[in-house]
Amino acid sequence: MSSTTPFVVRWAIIGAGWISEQFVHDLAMDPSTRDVNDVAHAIVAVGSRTKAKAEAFIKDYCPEGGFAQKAGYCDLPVVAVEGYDAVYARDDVDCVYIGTPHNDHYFSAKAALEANKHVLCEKPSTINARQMKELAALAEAKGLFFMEAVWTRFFPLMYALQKDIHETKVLGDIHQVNADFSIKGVGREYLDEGVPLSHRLLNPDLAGGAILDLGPYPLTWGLMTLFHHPENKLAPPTAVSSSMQLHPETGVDIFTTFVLDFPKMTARANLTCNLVVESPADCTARIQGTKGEIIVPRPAPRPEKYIIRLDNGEETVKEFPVPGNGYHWEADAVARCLRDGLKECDRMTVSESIMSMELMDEFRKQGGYEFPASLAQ
Ligand SMILES: NC(=O)C1=CN([C@@H]2O[C@H](COP(=O)(O)OP(=O)(O)OC[C@H]3O[C@@H](n4cnc5c(N)ncnc54)[C@H](OP(=O)(O)O)[C@@H]3O)[C@@H](O)[C@H]2O)C=CC1
Ligand SMILES: O=C1OC[C@@H](O)[C@H](O)[C@H]1O
Repeated sequence: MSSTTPFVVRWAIIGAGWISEQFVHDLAMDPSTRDVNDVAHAIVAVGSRTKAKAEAFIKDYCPEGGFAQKAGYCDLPVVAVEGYDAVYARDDVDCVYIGTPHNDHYFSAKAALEANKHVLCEKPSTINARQMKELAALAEAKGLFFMEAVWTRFFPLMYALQKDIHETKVLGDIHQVNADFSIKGVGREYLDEGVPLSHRLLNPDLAGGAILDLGPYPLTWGLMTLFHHPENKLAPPTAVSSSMQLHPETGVDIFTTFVLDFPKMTARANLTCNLVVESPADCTARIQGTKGEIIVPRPAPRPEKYIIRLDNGEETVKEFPVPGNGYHWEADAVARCLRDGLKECDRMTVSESIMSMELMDEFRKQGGYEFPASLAQ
């Protein structure tokens, strides 16, 4: 093929659920629709606990595999596989995408790494820091790539916003970041309608709750703006404090607010998530500096614009339309890392996933959210 042939990643998908459906949609998109030509994605296997479910998933969402197969860059078909272990055992898989509930991430990621597969694992990477540290050590020992799939970090919007506040310094010195990602998951009317407490959001056996499910997004806004600020020099937040309200029946957190201090900049992140009421539509994140503020409208995971409002009255709206679902940018980043032989991605490092899990462990400790004894850890 010509020198413009893209580098192809052969993906396997673990868990035929909602997020896997969203992810494969984007792997099947033509990368040139987002101005990408150097990498392309193949989907070679979908693993489910039930073979019929994997077959139906492929038929409905990725019958031709990924773009690489459609374009002739990969001649493998996409196959339905019963059981996750049978996927890890395949020789034709480069990287495994794990789209299972939180409680399973550690076990699936560990099995995939032990079978010498690179891993992109949905957020949160694990349910506690100890598990994440184990995965980090295993990936390192095996020389394999591991990344937590915090997709928002890879949006062009996030790069542009960081440039504005970290390099151009449009806001002057930054002192405060507020971010909220909340969804109406367990409001009164939902409970009255009998939304099952067994759902992964509410189920303690699946490590449900707001902090593990939604918390990664306000945390992302806090970390990408303050932790990654050049003046912070990647110093972990100090004086971490949090408050939780727990679900009366299942004990998972339904409201969590946490505060991270970054004293090198005299800056603070006030971050929140809940499963009861929606975040405000017009502002999911607000970054305040000495010259003005940036407002990011909802939703926190998939932002499409931000507004720079300066104290001198100037206002600028920056728009970043998202082609497809928006998961392709993280997939492209993984592909480039694999192409370049990197074991982690500098946009979402393994050590930052460990730090995130340490923070979440602390929030759960402060808020009294204890995992049930039945939850394997
Ligand atoms: N990045 C993002 O934007 C989003 C990320 N997520 C993350 O993705 C993960 C999955 O969420 P989502 O897709 O909404 O969940 P779903 O319940 O829709 O899918 C999860 C899949 O995991 C498999 N699974 C394995 N063990 C279990 C179990 N004990 N109970 C239920 N399912 C199990 C099932 O696949 P099978 O039966 O085929 O084996 C199931 O379909 C979570 O970690 C969540 O945090 C979720 C939504 C958005
Ligand atoms: O990552 C997520 O983003 C969207 C939410 O609705 C979902 O529960 C969560 O897992």
